Amino acid sequence: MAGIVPLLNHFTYRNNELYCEDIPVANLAEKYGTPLYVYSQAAILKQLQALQEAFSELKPLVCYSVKANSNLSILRLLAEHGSGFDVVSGGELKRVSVAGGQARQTVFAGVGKTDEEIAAGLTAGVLMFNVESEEELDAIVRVAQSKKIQAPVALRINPDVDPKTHRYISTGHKESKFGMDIQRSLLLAEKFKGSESIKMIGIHMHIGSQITSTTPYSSAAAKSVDIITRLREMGHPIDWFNMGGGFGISYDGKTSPSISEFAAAVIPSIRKTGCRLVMEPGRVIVGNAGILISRVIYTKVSGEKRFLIQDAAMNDLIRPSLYESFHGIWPVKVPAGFPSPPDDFETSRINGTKLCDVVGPVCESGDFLAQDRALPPLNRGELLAIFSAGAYGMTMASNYNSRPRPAELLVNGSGVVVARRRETFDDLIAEELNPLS
Ligand SMILES: Cc1ncc(COP(=O)(O)O)c(C=O)c1O
Ligand SMILES: N[C@@H](CCCC[NH3+])C(=O)O
Repeated sequence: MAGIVPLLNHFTYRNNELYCEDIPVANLAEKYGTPLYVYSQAAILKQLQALQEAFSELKPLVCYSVKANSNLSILRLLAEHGSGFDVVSGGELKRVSVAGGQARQTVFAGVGKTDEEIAAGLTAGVLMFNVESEEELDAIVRVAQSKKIQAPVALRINPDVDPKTHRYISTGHKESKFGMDIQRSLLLAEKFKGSESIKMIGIHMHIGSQITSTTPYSSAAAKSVDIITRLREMGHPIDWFNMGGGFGISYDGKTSPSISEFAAAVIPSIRKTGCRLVMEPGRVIVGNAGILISRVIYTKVSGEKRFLIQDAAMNDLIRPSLYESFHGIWPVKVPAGFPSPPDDFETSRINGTKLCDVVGPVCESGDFLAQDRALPPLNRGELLAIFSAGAYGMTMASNYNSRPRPAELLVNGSGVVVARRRETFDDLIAEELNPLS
């Protein structure tokens, strides 16, 4: 079915040395230290544009999912290029506002919105709240009444399709903490049909993340047609179909549907409804637009195992520890006699590589970025690139083991913006006042 998503899009090896756009990554590591997140502006914009074009028939509003990477420089870049936003907290709403994003192009999702967050969304004037339970809708009505503002809402409906992704990131089935099943959603819509405090303008279906098949999307979109008809029959002015996010990307060169294939899966059904489309993509915009750079601290052999102990850890990139997810890894400067990495990172095919666990300094056996990975022999001080780290990397980073979080750079051609400075030890203790009182 699909074409290969270029894994090294805007990250290229030239003379066996890694570049981000036109900048040698090793120079960035020297200047800004490691571990270090590096993002390519061109790669981010290319994906946004591909989404806007592939779905253009449905006048799409791309609401970038802030949780994937919430750096203000990235949000600003996306806002400047016509993106809206999907937020799940008051904190994300604040980020969008500071970055110059438009509230009227922002959707507010999340299973546990507090009254304060609902009030903030209403005051800001968000496009709609994605409502995930009956009690939440009651709360929205209460807050809307107290503020005398009519709240625009979309019910988050679980179409009960199997997205065939990791169980931790699968959401669209009937028994999910997220959203409501079809039956309950229709009952709720019936109950609120005369309400003046809300205006039900859409439906929302987010079925999971890192989805690598178009079938769950076509099934969900097909189910939405009948639901939208029934809601309109009740008198709800449904104008929007929000298909959520979830488009999978290639972490290992294996094919994943292209953006136009995802579009082809939903367009025929949504065309029938006459709705405008909202989507909430995160990973597909930033995932392959970012890498994490680390430096080898020690190499060691223990029993039969080789370890490469480097300075990026689970607190910097938790995906391998949390989901056992795969990230391509290769030296920033490839040692003599070795090639640049193959697209599929099947590095065990390369002569002279040795299997090793790439681990960090954190005191957990689960602190690894890769296990039994074939890499060239490396020495203390050498740099590694961990690929496809632009989504759910820095946003899931923590200070575990009192480790300051990495700096983030945004590269544009041969220009660099420090999108976030490296944290300091003082930052780590800044919130803890009066330790002796
Ligand atoms: C409601 C909602 N929208 C959008 C997203 C973004 O998903 P992805 O990064 O897979 O596109 C998520 C995360 O799964 C989500 O929960
Ligand atoms: N954090 C996850 C995805 C969760 C999506 C958020 N709903 C990941 O890294 O793949």
